[in-house]
Amino acid sequence: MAETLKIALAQINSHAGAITANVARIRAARAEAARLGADLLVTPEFSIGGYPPEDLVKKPAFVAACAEAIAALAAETADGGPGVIVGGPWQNGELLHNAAFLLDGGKVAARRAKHELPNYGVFDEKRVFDAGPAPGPVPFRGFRLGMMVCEDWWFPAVSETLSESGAEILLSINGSPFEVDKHERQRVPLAVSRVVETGLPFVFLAQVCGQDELVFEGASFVMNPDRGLAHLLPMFQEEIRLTEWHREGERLVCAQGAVAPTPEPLAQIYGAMMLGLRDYVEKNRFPGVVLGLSGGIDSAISAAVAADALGPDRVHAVMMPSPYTSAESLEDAAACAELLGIRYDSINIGPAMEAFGAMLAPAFGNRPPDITEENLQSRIRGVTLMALSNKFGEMLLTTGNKSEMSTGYATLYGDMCGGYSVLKDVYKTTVFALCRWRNAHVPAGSRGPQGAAMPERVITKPPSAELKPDQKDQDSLPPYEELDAILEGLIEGEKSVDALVAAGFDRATVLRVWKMLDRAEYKRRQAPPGVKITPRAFGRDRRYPITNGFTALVS
Ligand SMILES: Nc1ncnc2c1ncn2[C@@H]1O[C@H](COP(=O)(O)OP(=O)(O)OC[C@H]2O[C@@H]([n+]3cccc(C(=O)O)c3)[C@H](O)[C@@H]2O)[C@@H](O)[C@H]1O
Ligand SMILES: Nc1ncnc2c1ncn2[C@@H]1O[C@H](COP(=O)(O)OP(=O)(O)OP(=O)(O)O)[C@@H](O)[C@H]1O
Ligand SMILES: NC(=O)CC[C@H](N)C(=O)O
Repeated sequence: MAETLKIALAQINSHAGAITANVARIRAARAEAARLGADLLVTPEFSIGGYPPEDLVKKPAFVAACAEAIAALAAETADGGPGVIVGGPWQNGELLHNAAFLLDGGKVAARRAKHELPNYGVFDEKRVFDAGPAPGPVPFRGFRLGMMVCEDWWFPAVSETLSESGAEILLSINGSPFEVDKHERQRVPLAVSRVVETGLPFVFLAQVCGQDELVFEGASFVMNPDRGLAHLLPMFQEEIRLTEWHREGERLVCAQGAVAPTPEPLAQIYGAMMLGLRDYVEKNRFPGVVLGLSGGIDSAISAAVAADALGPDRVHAVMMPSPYTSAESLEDAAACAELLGIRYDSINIGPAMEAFGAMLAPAFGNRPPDITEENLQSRIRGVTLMALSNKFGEMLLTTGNKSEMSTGYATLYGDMCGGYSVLKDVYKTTVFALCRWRNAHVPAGSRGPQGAAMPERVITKPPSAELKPDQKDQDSLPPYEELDAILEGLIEGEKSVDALVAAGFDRATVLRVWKMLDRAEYKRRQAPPGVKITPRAFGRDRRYPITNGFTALVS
């Protein structure tokens, strides 16, 4: 009976649809695993096709290309080097599974289909995959491996079946999207449950990448049968980690390895925004990003994330003053660009405002100026930024935060123009905290400035859209502390008006916020994608009808 086993954990970046690049990454990881003396390399869920593949798996050509890639990698294991666990589609007659494949000795030695298909929140796996039976263990070089695919370990059934049928280790390959504190809040307590229920050690192997709205932060770990954490890999970084296992009596135990520190919540959010933006820009082959830099806090932190994620030379900031732009805003935008070391241009929108005024005057007749003229300024900026994006190929980074996306406090086809957002799931109160955090810390993996990112005044002055004289956000919205707490209750908590009033909020304010939230659904459907940070992001995580008769008054 074999006594020791070396398993290399490949916490790697995958790219949905890019099978050739994914296979190359797995091949390089296997070479590294061989160098480390590993018997087995484990790669994340759907590592061949990139997770989540969504409707790509409805394309027979994609499924066939994944199968070919798996067969080619399997053939390479004839070299006697490490076996490999990969994830990909398994066309099993009429059924299509999301599966784990063990490749060893030149062939596919075993396959196990995902049993629990997640179909809530951002997941729609029942739409594209068929569930497999609860799996039994897989023999590998004298050991019995309990291969599981992500959701399989979120419920007791699969690990119970595996332990009852003789598995010695629960080996889970994952595509588990980031939410703040998910590691501490959800994954560790769940792992403790599985380990206590089965008495088996547990391996959580995660991918680390951005894929459209989702970020996968890594933080792979190994938990021993005594519930001790033997390994914890860092967040937001690729790593190939060797884990060394030996038998202690009947049990397999992992030797103690490195446990990476868990970043504080603000550092996690910032890291997720960086990884989400970097992978979106790079995998979609943009040379960089362009954004409007107003001297305000949202565009300042968006520019900082972009400079940290991409490097300052790939970020282009444009100040677009109007007659309402204050001297403070001009100074703050310039100072911000200077601190970040990014390209900074100024384009005056005054002439376009005059031209639109003159063009529309005959149609508008004697109607007094109102929000129409305010929105025109925002739209002129949007058109200007899109022109720069078209001319130079830079993607427009849009800057709206979750408080604005919730209340519709943004102009459609104006400041909502853009390809991607880093603040879409970040409430304004968190934006303030992130700015203070960024000015005091340099994020891990930053390609940006090694000091502060914005002048202090950007954080301390009252937010204003500067679309008319002396305008302040708080003239039209409740104070952000109150607004965000109500929004969190309505969105993340799905609370009723009565529950929020019982929690101490003013009824009229709650009703007003509910109304704004409902009314802005049409805007959110047209908004660019952005990084998921909270347990309930806008987009597929929260699907409300636009035409919706369930109003605050009938709650
Ligand atoms: N259900 C629905 N389905 C489809 N379309 C719908 C609709 N309801 C209204 N609409 C249309 O939407 C239009 C109104 O939307 P829109 O044109 O965007 O304009 P609107 O929402 O009326 O105004 C923009 C708001 O954003 C604020 N803002 C603007 C710019 C920057 C900032 C900031 O500081 O971040 C804030 C501004 O102060 C104002 O409160 C209407 O013309 C209407 O036709
Ligand atoms: N004068 C300006 N120059 C350049 N861009 C601008 C200007 N005003 C607004 N924008 C762009 O439009 C976005 C929305 O801006 P606005 O100032 O209206 O509200 P905001 O949500 O408080 O944003 P910020 O805090 O960045 O000012 C800004 O983040 C910025 O990208
Ligand atoms: N890919 C999956 O099966 C992920 C589902 C799981 N509950 C998670 O969020 O981590």
